[in-house]
Amino acid sequence: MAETSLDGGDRAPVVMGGEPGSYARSVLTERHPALISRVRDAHPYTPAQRGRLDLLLEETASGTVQPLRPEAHDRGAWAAWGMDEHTGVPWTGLPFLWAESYFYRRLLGAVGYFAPGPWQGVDPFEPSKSAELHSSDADEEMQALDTVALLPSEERDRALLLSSVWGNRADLGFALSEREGPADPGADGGTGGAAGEGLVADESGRLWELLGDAERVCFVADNAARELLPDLALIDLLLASRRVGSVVLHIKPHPYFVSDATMADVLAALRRLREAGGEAAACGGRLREALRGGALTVRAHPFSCAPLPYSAMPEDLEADFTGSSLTVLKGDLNYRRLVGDRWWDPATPFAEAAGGFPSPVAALRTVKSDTVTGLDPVVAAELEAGGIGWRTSGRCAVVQVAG
Ligand SMILES: O=P(O)(O)OC[C@H]1O[C@](O)(CO)[C@@H](O)[C@@H]1O
Repeated sequence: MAETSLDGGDRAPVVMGGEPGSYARSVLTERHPALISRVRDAHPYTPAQRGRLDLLLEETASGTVQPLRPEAHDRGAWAAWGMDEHTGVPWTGLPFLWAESYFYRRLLGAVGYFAPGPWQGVDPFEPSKSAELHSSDADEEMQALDTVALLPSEERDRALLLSSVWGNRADLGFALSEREGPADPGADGGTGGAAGEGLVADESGRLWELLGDAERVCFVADNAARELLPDLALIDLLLASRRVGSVVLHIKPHPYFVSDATMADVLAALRRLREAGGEAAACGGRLREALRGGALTVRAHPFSCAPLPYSAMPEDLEADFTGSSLTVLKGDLNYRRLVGDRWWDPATPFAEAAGGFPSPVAALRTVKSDTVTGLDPVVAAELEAGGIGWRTSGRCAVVQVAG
């Protein structure tokens, strides 16, 4: 394993993109080309757009990293995030987190997402997000809210928490992988199950304690559609039960990692909830009112799409988290950015790895990459005994809290 450091720490080696046989390498060399082909067909792109996608395919397959064009609106930001030092390096020679993140920036550039003109702001991933949002699975999940609403409050709270956690399996980039897809968490909501699956760290007791009387919670969303629906249901629970005074929902300023939620996705999910009838519609209505009244605000900070760990966040974002009683980070990528995308010993205490985050922080994540911390040493040893596939199967999940 090559060792470089993004955040200056030397506690565990950074996950690099090129290690032969690694998950990271398969993402860069198999998933990204598959994604470019999928995007090529997503919209009736012009020959010029398709040509740029072909060039990107060539560059990622056999070329070296090219810089953004001089006129790119975010060239300065990317220069500050390491673009110049990574230019000219083969894609597989970079830290995995950086390479993945830059790939999505370049993909958007290729389809003209940022350039003035008719394609500006057209999400290349919208067709797949929309299909998922309008799937029968999404219908069933929204109908299930009717049953959940009738449960005793403790059971209801746990059901909504777990559905937000396992909602993180609904990741369209992950679905492109040739590796085994995520498991059905099953009737127990994924709290148990065979070795190598289920909730492998559960600090939800501490999470509910912190949420007991929270003035303000930052909720850093991950994917749209089937992940965002249960996330919104959980946020609604926190606000409607008056456990939490206000929620700041952090989303992405532009499409990212295939299915990450943007403002358009939040609005689409709210519409979907409100049109679903029953408890889902009630939830959608309450959230709409919370947005209108200010109890729920949305923030799309540029650093949410940065290729760096949260330890490098700018002051204004840090101030936002600092003022909150708790920050909830959803998903795999946020987890990697929280603890640093490193080959941690999975028994490293979560609070140690996440140390320095400006507020108490909770991670709700299904495990889809090699970065893992905070497991009981016995659980970690059992999982590792079966090889490292459990880290990327999406069959394990964690609820971890620091602070
Ligand atoms: O949507 P999530 O949970 O952040 O997952 C994104 C993850 O998908 C991957 O691209 C592949 O699993 C990871 O590299 C990344 O952490």
